[in-house]
Amino acid sequence: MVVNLRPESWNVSAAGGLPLLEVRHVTFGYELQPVFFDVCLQLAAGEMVGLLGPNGSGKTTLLRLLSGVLRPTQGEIRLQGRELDRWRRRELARVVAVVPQELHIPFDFTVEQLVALGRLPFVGLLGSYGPQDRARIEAAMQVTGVAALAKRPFNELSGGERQRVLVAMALAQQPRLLLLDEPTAHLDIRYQIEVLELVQRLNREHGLTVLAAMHDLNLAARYFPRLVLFQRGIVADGTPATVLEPRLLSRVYGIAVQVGIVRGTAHFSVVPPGSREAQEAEEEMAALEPPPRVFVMAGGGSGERVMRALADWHIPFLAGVLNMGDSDHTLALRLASRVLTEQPYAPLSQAALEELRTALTTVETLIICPMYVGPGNVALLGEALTAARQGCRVLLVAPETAATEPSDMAFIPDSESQELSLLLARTGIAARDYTGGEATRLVEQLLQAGARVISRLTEVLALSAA
Ligand SMILES: Nc1ncnc2c1ncn2[C@@H]1O[C@H](COP(=O)(O)OP(=O)(O)OP(=O)(O)O)[C@@H](O)[C@H]1O
Repeated sequence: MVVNLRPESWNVSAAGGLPLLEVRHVTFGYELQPVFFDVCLQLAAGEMVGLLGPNGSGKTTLLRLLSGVLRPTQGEIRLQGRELDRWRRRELARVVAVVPQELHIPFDFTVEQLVALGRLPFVGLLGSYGPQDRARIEAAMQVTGVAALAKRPFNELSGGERQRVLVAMALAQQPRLLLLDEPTAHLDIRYQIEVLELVQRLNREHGLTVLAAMHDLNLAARYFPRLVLFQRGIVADGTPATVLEPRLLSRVYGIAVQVGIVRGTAHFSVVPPGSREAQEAEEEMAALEPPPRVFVMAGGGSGERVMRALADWHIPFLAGVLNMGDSDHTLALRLASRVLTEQPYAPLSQAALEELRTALTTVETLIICPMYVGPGNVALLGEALTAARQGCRVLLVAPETAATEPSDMAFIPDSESQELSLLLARTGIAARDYTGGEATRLVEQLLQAGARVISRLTEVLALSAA
């Protein structure tokens, strides 16, 4: 029998040149817990993409959104150009299949019965399996190497065998897009490789589009030509060589990572903190660029222009304290030398503030972007004030930094208090102060301590580079 698992309606032109899957500005949160904000991603038909990220970074959540189990709070997901919401469940199941990390089966299903369940979108609950359906089920078991286990109860199989049965079940759906959630979790190295070889073969020979959440960086580099690094948002997206950049990984995973080449192939080794190798790795990294003399405080996207400009000008900087999931955090992970991080949507902890205090003693310039200030982050301004009083140059970036000075500069104040009021107005803090006035008072004190209000991005850069 010829094993044909090519999707039934497979036709690249059917999508009219559109990406197979498109995530457009998707924001999502569970009831009380926002997870990510404004995620954009495209998958072309036939791609094989690895989704990387630390525990809790939102990989499973993203996969559940893509499979239609969850719905975005904002934004939209399009499959073959059509919004996911407009797909009927059965119809969707013929195009997208999901392989979960594990599946708890309460009944004694045999392997064959379970794989047949994958065929349900084609036959319906009361429908009967025709010869073509049976052939598909058989083909799915053949290609995953579980045909010999057909009559065995699923619950009695080893982890590796079970994982392959779950892939077979997904393949019986004849999907175009296969979403795998850590397909190699719980597997020993032999089964890890077997499962990934299988997925790679399905991708290469059957044109299956694959998106798989992966924890093992080495395996990800080996099997996936494109990697997406996720940390409550997309931090990096590209080839393994660009995404698996040691300093980027170290920032995202919070641990020293070394990348080496063995016999012409890139390999990755994660080094535990405190070890001699980790220390050497950190020293090597530190030697690669001068220590940053600039610190950026931002949040909610207010730091984007400044951080991008600093990076373009090759001015190394530290950033923080930023909550995971904040778009400025995602960007800082990509661009900053080091990012001081707080848990998602949590107020700043004492530990984070102490880290900030220490970091501020190492820099010469502190740039405060026009961020919203609430009870959760107002302590940043308190630390900025301490730094200013200790001689750190503080730049308060005015909102909507313009190419020219605002016209109100033509007004010449006739007293110190008038000048202070004018400067305070230029910071625009009153409109962003959600602390009942505390933030405004702190900004006023910063101005009294010598902080400058900067309206032009070029001036921020010139002062940072000085
Ligand atoms: N059903 C849920 N209700 C509320 N919060 C949830 C739910 N599922 C996940 N979360 C939270 O959402 C965040 C992202 O979780 P998610 O499982 O998507 O991450 P992940 O990257 O897949 O993690 P891991 O690598 O550990 O599997 C976590 O903080 C998690 O606690």
